[in-house]
Amino acid sequence: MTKTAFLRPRSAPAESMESLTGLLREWLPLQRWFAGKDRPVTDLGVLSMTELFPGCLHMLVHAGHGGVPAPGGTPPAGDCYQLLLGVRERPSPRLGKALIGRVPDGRLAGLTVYDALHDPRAAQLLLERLRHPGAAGPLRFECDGSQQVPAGLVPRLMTAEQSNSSLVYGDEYILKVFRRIQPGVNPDLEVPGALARQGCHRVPAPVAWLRTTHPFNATLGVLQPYLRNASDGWTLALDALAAGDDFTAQSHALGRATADVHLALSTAFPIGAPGENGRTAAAMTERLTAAAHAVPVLQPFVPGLRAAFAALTTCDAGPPAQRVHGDLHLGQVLRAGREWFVIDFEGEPSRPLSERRSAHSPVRDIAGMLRSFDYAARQRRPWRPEWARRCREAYCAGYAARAGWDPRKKHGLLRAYETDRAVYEVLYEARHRPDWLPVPMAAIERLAVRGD
Ligand SMILES: Nc1ncnc2c1ncn2[C@@H]1O[C@H](COP(=O)(O)OP(=O)(O)O)[C@@H](O)[C@H]1O
Ligand SMILES: O=P(O)(O)O[C@H]1O[C@H](CO)[C@@H](O[C@H]2O[C@H](CO)[C@@H](O)[C@H](O)[C@H]2O)[C@H](O)[C@H]1O
Repeated sequence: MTKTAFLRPRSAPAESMESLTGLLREWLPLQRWFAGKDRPVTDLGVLSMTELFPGCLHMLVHAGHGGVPAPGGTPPAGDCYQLLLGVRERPSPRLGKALIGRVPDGRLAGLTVYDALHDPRAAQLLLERLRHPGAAGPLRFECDGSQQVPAGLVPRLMTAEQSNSSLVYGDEYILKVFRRIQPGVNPDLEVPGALARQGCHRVPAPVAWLRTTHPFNATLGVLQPYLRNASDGWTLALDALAAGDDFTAQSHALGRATADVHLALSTAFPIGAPGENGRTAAAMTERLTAAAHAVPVLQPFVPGLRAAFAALTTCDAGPPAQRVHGDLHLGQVLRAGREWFVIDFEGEPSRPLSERRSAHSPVRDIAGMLRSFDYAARQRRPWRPEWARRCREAYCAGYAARAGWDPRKKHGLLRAYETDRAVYEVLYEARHRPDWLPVPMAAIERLAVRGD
């Protein structure tokens, strides 16, 4: 692909897009889900543009952070984002906070563009498209056919701080619109679909989805049943802390639920490869080096943290590698009735899709959840390390009761995976929520110095 082909949508002349891309270049970095906040957007190219319905454009844009496309069309450093843009002469004042700006010239001159996911009419039309499988340009609307989604469900955009954007329809379905798009099947479609086929009841199954065939094959959104009256684990844990309540029964049940999901994953995606601690240690060390470069406060702790990874090479291999959740924390589990459900199988958003879809030790998810108890316990002063310790114990005991092996007996593995996770969290917080940086940094200090 040539440079111009890469930067230009199929149907619009490049010059007519310049004023629109100028607006988007300002707007994108202000969005919670924008991943490149630590680097300026040097260029913004339109990869595809499809009129979804009158007044609503579907776009994939490339936000570049310097550099030029390599020969053969490899995009310059940057990311691809999915946008749904409303285009109107005078948008309703209720769309105020969704406004992106008025296009000064070019093909859309004088029109105002806004984030169409905030527009109930656009959200309704989007669901209509998903209800009727078909195509629009490179976009494909597909469904699993097992249930008929009713017409006319009232949409609302979720306001939670998210890596993506989600629309809830009539408290019956939730549509997750992925924002940062990478080539390939998104595990948040692939995994829940495969688990549903295994009869695993812990994960809401995809009902319909949106994908694209241009400029590459990728998943763009997934519709699944909405668990009404559910509370996420993070909210429940903070409520328990605030009330001075114990959270061990819930943590135990959560450990069992995690093991259920791991068992179903190992059946749905048979891999059973032995753990390769040497390669894992090398990958963790590489990530640490990159993170310490990006977030210099990590640097004094690098030797201690490297030791945690080096120790992996002398540990027993641990449980076989398998598909895992990849970003398991208290915000990814929902309690509805007396059951825990697990959502958001995308993995850590900043990692390449190929890595997120490959096999890992299940200890990685366990470590993610253990880190989350620590995060929760640090939300209140004084810090409640005992509360977190009891949750850890209960969670591991619950896991062991179902999985048949006890994470607490894999001390070296657990320490390495917790360290790797804390390093990821430092990077995540530095990029997205600098005020939260002390939370993973406290763990870094502990893991680098004491190793427990
Ligand atoms: N099936 C569901 N039922 C009820 N609420 C859900 C469901 N899926 C997601 N949510 C809610 O939406 C929030 C964001 O979902 P998530 O998949 O974690 O998105 P993101 O990857 O953008 O963070 C969750 O924290 C949860 O509150
Ligand atoms: O957006 P996602 O849910 O996919 O995950 C990302 O954001 C999470 C924060 O919203 C982040 O989780 C970290 O903060 C949580 C508290 O807000 C805590 O429970 C987690 O343990 C901690 O990792 C997650 O790392 C990130 O991938």
